[in-house]
Amino acid sequence: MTIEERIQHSKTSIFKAVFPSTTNHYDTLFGGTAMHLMDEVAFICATRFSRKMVVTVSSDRIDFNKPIPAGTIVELIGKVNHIGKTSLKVLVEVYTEEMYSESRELAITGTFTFVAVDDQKRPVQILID
Ligand SMILES: CCCCCCCCCCCCCCCC(=O)SCCNC(=O)CCNC(=O)[C@H](O)C(C)(C)COP(=O)(O)OP(=O)(O)OC[C@H]1O[C@@H](n2cnc3c(N)ncnc32)[C@H](O)[C@@H]1OP(=O)(O)O
Repeated sequence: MTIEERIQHSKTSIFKAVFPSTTNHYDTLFGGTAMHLMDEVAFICATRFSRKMVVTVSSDRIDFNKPIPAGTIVELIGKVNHIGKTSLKVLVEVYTEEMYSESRELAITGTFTFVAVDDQKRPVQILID
């Protein structure tokens, strides 16, 4: 498989319904919950790309551009956008969708960096030469 094919193949999507248990006092998705879900989809994407143990080493700036109201659906999409020697970056986009219309918009973006590690938790190469 080429690298581009691996990137496409490992693109990962998760849908969630935004129920009251995940919202704040503004009745919108709690930012910490969004970050948790973003780390999770990014982790799954990085694992599916590398098929190695990976740990989160960093998250770049996260932009909360639109509030995500209770009673909507969110889709989180993770896609590898940079491959280093032992690390890779995953761009995560979070879309909010109304349940009873086709309305959909990009609400949050962020990038997460993962490092592939061995059993001793030492960095190892993402791709074998
Ligand atoms: C409510 C219900 C709850 C249910 C519950 C469910 C939970 C569902 C959540 C799922 C979510 C899953 C997410 C799992 C993932 C973790 O949670 S992992 C836990 C958090 N992360 C950690 O503990 C990692 C701790 N850090 C480390 O162990 C070490 O820093 C590492 C990662 C092994 C790296 O070691 P190091 O000595 O820094 O390595 P070094 O050789 O210097 O650098 C290695 C590479 O990392 C890069 N790097 C190092 N530092 C940085 C940095 N700060 N920024 C960017 N790149 C860096 C280097 O540039 C290098 O890249 P390459 O040039 O090789 O590509």
